[in-house]
Amino acid sequence: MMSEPLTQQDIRAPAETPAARQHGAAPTHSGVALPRAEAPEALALLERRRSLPLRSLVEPGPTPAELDRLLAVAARVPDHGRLVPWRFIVLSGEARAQAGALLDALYRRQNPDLPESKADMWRLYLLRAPVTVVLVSRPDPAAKVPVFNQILSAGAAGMALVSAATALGYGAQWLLKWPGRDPEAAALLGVRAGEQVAGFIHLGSPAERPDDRPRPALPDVVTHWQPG
Ligand SMILES: Cc1cc2nc3c(=O)[nH]c(=O)nc-3n(C[C@H](O)[C@H](O)[C@H](O)COP(=O)(O)O)c2cc1C
Repeated sequence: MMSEPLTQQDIRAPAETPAARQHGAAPTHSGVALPRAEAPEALALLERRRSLPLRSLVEPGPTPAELDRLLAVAARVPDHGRLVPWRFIVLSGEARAQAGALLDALYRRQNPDLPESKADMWRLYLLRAPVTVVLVSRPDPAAKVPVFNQILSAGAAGMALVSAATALGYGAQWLLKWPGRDPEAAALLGVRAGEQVAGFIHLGSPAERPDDRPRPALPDVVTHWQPG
């Protein structure tokens, strides 16, 4: 695949800010770094963040005001072309059981031999966490920005939401099960044609603090490029 040719803007002097480059304006700074604005607590939070199993998410969940704050953080992610290629559907309160009942009915239609013990599986699934955010990817295939970039932006929104929830002291678990993968089920949740569920982000208060899981060793995932 051919890469896109660099433009004059791409190769302008590095001292120019991205904003200045975008608008073709002169740099607005001296080229000297400002004092570093460190946030050690934020870094420590990211260093210890981990998902909580859905079974460990209990009441209370984020309040409506807190949820707005979390979603505002999720909506601040890098977004090539400012296309906003994602959106959020919130499932909370009574709506969880109502949505779950619709999913159960569809699941039973799709699986006529379903044992009775699984008849209300999806209702119970949605009732586990106090709040669930359905992260919807909605790339615009007609846009100049590659669809891949747009899908990655949705992933970034999910991670920002998970991190922000952790910073507020809530637990989060990002899952993508049948209701997100099945287009008919997703449609019941309000997902439209051309959209795809990127995940269910379940939010609640942690009822336990599970041990961390092994993380990749940096040398396994990091290389520093050198000329061949
Ligand atoms: C898009 C996406 C979908 C996921 N779906 C599932 C899932 O269906 N089931 C599951 O056990 N984990 C799933 N995970 C993984 C969990 O969210 C999480 O990464 C895992 O529990 C490890 O937790 P950690 O955040 O502490 O690494 C998914 C992750 C992503 C990014």
